Amino acid sequence: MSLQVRNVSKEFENRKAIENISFSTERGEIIGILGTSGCGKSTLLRSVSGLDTSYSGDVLLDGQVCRHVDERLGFIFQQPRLMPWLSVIENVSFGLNGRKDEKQKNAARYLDLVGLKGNESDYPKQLSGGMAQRVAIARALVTSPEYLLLDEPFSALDAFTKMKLQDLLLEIWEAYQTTILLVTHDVEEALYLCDRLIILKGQPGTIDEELLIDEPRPRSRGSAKLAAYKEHILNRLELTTPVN
Ligand SMILES: Nc1ncnc2c1ncn2[C@@H]1O[C@H](COP(=O)(O)OP(=O)(O)OP(=O)(O)O)[C@@H](O)[C@H]1O
Repeated sequence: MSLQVRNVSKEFENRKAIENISFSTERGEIIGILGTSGCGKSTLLRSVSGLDTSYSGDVLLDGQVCRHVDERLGFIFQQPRLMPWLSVIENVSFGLNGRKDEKQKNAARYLDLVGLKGNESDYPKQLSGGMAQRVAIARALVTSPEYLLLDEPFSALDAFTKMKLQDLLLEIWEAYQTTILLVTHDVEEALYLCDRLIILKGQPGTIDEELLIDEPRPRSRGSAKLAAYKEHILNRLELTTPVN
């Protein structure tokens, strides 16, 4: 699915949060929205996703203006947002239609994919943060979305879990050729995962640069080329220490 964002601006109580944002994404790409805190990354993602419709400008999906939450989109947020009264498998199958046994079979397939086979009947309170986020990933994938929108999906996790789930995301992307739009403030994460970065800056946030990450996959986290990109981005954002 292709996505086009045309001159999107949004204000809260007469204060602009983002201004004149335009970019497009092609099918199968992983695009990162990167920027420092408060530059409007989440605001932009909420507008693109249709979760928020009170913005000016247009969002087009496959060439059609879209101002609602399209069923071809899947979401993963910073917090897993699981329903505590439902088991893991019920959380994943919750939004599906059809017969219960078929829904559960489908959900079980995705739980297996994210490494949670055997945890189907657990409840959210029994899970670690990383496991809960895996459930959220399975829940996002179970509807076979063409386009995944991710808002800092790994930022609440420890470094090891984060790296494992980043690799899981790449495996999923390879297997399903899903298009992915990832909001992050983590420069290294953006460089490891994305084909292209939209760098936001300022308040209101505007696009400072679009950067193609010309590094073949599989990427090495310690590659000299990614380090050079990181240096460039930090200078661009006028930061000498990593963004946080
Ligand atoms: N519901 C709201 N009401 C009023 N102002 C808001 C609201 N949501 C966001 N803002 C403002 O819009 C601007 C952009 O916020 P946003 O959360 O999109 O930034 P962000 O880049 O995602 O930040 P972070 O990385 O810290 O999550 C900020 O100045 C913020 O205070």
